[in-house]
Amino acid sequence: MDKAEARRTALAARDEAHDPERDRFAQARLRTALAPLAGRPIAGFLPIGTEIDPLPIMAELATEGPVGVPITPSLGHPLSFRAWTPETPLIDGKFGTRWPAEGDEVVPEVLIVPLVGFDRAGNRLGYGGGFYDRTLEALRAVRPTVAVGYAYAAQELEELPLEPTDQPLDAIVTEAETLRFT
Ligand SMILES: Nc1nc2c(c(=O)[nH]1)N(C=O)[C@@H](CNc1ccc(C(=O)N[C@@H](CCC(=O)O)C(=O)O)cc1)CN2
Ligand SMILES: Nc1ncnc2c1ncn2[C@@H]1O[C@H](COP(=O)(O)OP(=O)(O)OP(=O)(O)O)[C@@H](O)[C@H]1O
Repeated sequence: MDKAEARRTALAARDEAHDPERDRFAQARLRTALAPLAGRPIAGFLPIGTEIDPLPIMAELATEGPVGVPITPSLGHPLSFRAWTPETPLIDGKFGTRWPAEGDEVVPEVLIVPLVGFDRAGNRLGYGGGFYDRTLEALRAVRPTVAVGYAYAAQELEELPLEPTDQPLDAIVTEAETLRFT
């Protein structure tokens, strides 16, 4: 499978899996996985389309430390993250995303990473911008950084087409299980 084909397969599975009850199971797992890291600066994401929803857990974490969400730069650049709480006013951003109209930059030590597909070895397939690869590479060059992939179990693919620039995940949380790689 090439990347485009793997993306189509995983996105179709994600659309099919999208369900608020699955989100609640996954949120409970995400909370448990992140509990030991509470208080550290963390990056979440504001879901688009049929992406799994991390917002209730981000809201809880925001009472314990800074939570940021991605600001998408032009292609070829890493993401930055802007402080978010449930009350933060949002504006429309790029690629159908939204982000805070204003706010301080958050430099995360822990990232809840959206993904299109994953495999059981901790490899991740995104939308193809390479944004999270570039971002994790830059953050990891400075300090240890924990990347937690968050997705529906149905988004697992048996084999992912890999590239040398792909940054591995430290864990993957789904509604069905928590996989740890470090
Ligand atoms: N929620 C969320 N925010 C994110 C990402 C993500 O994957 N999910 N990103 C990860 O890098 C960055 C934005 N990059 C993106 C690049 C391409 C597309 C994209 O191709 N979107 C489709 C429609 C998506 C859908 O409805 O599922 C499109 O524009 O046609 C989206 C985000 C930062 N913010
Ligand atoms: N650190 C990097 N330095 C240079 N090029 C990179 C880097 N990371 C990724 N790229 C380039 O970006 C392209 C897109 O990457 P890839 O297909 O892995 O994106 P993705 O992980 O699916 O997307 P995203 O992270 O935006 O959700 C790759 O073909 C690669 O050439």
